[in-house]
Amino acid sequence: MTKKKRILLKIGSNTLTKETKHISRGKIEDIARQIAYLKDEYEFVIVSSGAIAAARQFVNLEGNGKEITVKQALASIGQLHLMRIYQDNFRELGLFVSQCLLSYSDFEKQESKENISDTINVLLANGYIPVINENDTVATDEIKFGDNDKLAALTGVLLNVDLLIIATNTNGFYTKKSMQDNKPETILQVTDIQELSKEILADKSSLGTGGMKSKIDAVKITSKANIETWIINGINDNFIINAINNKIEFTKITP
Ligand SMILES: Nc1ncnc2c1ncn2[C@@H]1O[C@H](COP(=O)(O)OP(=O)(O)O)[C@@H](O)[C@H]1O
Ligand SMILES: N[C@@H](CCC(=O)OP(=O)(O)O)C(=O)O
Repeated sequence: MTKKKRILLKIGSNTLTKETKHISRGKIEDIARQIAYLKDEYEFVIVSSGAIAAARQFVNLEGNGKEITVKQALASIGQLHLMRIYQDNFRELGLFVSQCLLSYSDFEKQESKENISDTINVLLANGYIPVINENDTVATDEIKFGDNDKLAALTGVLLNVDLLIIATNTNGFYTKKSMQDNKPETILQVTDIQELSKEILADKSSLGTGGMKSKIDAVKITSKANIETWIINGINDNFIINAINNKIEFTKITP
C-alpha cells in the first residue's frame, strides 16, 4: 500500500458559519463527505476554529462579548457544541474524530512537542481524525490575533504534513489593487512571500480574527519547512476535492 499524503486542514470561523452567526452543520457535513471520499489517498488532521461562534448561538454572557475573559469563557462553552457537531456528522459517514487542545507554549518545549506528535500519530494510525483548537482557557494570543492560522502551521510542521490547506472566505489571496477596485482577482501561484506581504489589506471578515496577515505568518512557517500551502475558499461545497482537481481558483504557495 502506498503511503497516504498527510493534509492539515485549517478551517476558520467564517467557513464554519458560512458567514452567518451560526455554525453550519451543512459545512461540517461537506467537510466530512470530502474526507470520506479522499480517505484512501489522504489522511487528515483538522485545526478548527468556531468554539466562540458555537457558544454565541446558545448563550449571552455578561459583558459586551468582546473582553478576552468573556471570549475565553465562550470558547470553553462552545468547544463541546462544536465537537458534538463534528462527532455526529463524521460518524454518519463512518469517520471518527478526537479532540486536541493546544497552546503556543506547548511548541516551545521539546517534551510537549514529542507528546503532541506521538499522540496524533497514534490517532492517525488508528484511523481517527484529530480536531485541534487552541486551548483558549490558558492562551489569549489567538483570540486577539487570530492565530489559529499560526497554530495550524506549527502543527503542520511538527507532524511533517505534505500540505497545509487554509480554508477561508475568499478565493485565496487577492491582489491589493483588485480588492480596492472591488473586482477581486486571485493570485494563483506564489513563490516570493515578501511580494505577497505587499498585497494585504488591513481588513478582516466579520468573524475572523487574523485577516490575511496571520495567513502570511503561517505561510512563512510552512515554507521554511518546505511545506506547500493552499489558501482556498471553504464556503463553497467540495472545496478540497475541487482544489485537488484544479477546478477552482485558489492561491498555491510553493516553498
Ligand atoms: N489580499 C487579500 N486577499 C484576500 N483577503 C484579504 C486580503 N487582505 C485582507 N483580506 C481579508 O482577510 C479576510 C480573511 O481572514 P479572516 O477574516 O481572519 O478569516 P478566517 O476566519 O478564515 O481566518 C478576508 O475576508 C478579507 O477581508
Ligand atoms: N479558538 C477560537 C478561534 C478564533 C479564531 O482564530 O478564528 P479564525 O480567525 O476564524 O481562525 C475559536 O475556536 O473560536
